Amino acid sequence: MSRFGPNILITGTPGTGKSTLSQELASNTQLRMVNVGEVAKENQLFLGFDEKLQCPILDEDRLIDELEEQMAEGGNIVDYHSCDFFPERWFDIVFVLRTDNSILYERLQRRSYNEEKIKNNIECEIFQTILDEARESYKSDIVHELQSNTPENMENNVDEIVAWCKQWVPQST
Ligand SMILES: Nc1ncnc2c1ncn2[C@@H]1O[C@H](COP(=O)(O)OP(=O)(O)O)[C@@H](O)[C@H]1O
Repeated sequence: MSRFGPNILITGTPGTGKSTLSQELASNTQLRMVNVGEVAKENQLFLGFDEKLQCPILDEDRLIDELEEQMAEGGNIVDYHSCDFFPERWFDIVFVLRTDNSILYERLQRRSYNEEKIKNNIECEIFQTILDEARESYKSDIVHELQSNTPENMENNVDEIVAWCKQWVPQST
């Protein structure tokens, strides 16, 4: 079966700009946006609530079942703050967004996260947890780190990814 477009994973710490970038990409390409958090909410794909991280616990197996068919068709932009549980075969390319601590701190404060949740997310960014996770989960040549501090960064990231999509050639799976 041939995919009609590439599958792109946009990952990174909350607040680094994943959903903004995904929306921009979706409006500049033929690709569909898959916001994993929203898919999980719509289908109630949760196992409970993580008190420490102050967020719902995703039922990863059911989420994968839910998206499998759509991913096999291709042409998806998946946005999520973690990446190690997706099947490796799903993605043609993986982007990890990175944001400087002070900028990220302000963005998370604007979301009214409590101090504990902000601290956990800032630590996640300092220790480049998601970048390491992506490098461990996917072939190194498809994992790309992108700075996401300024609107100019955002614009460049959109331009680069749109250009990459244009040269993408359908592959048999
Ligand atoms: N590169 C950037 N430059 C300036 N502001 C940004 C950038 N990326 C994201 N933002 C802003 O930061 C906030 C969080 O972005 P969002 O896309 O919701 O992050 P995520 O989906 O990773 O949680 C939004 O208010 C967004 O407008």
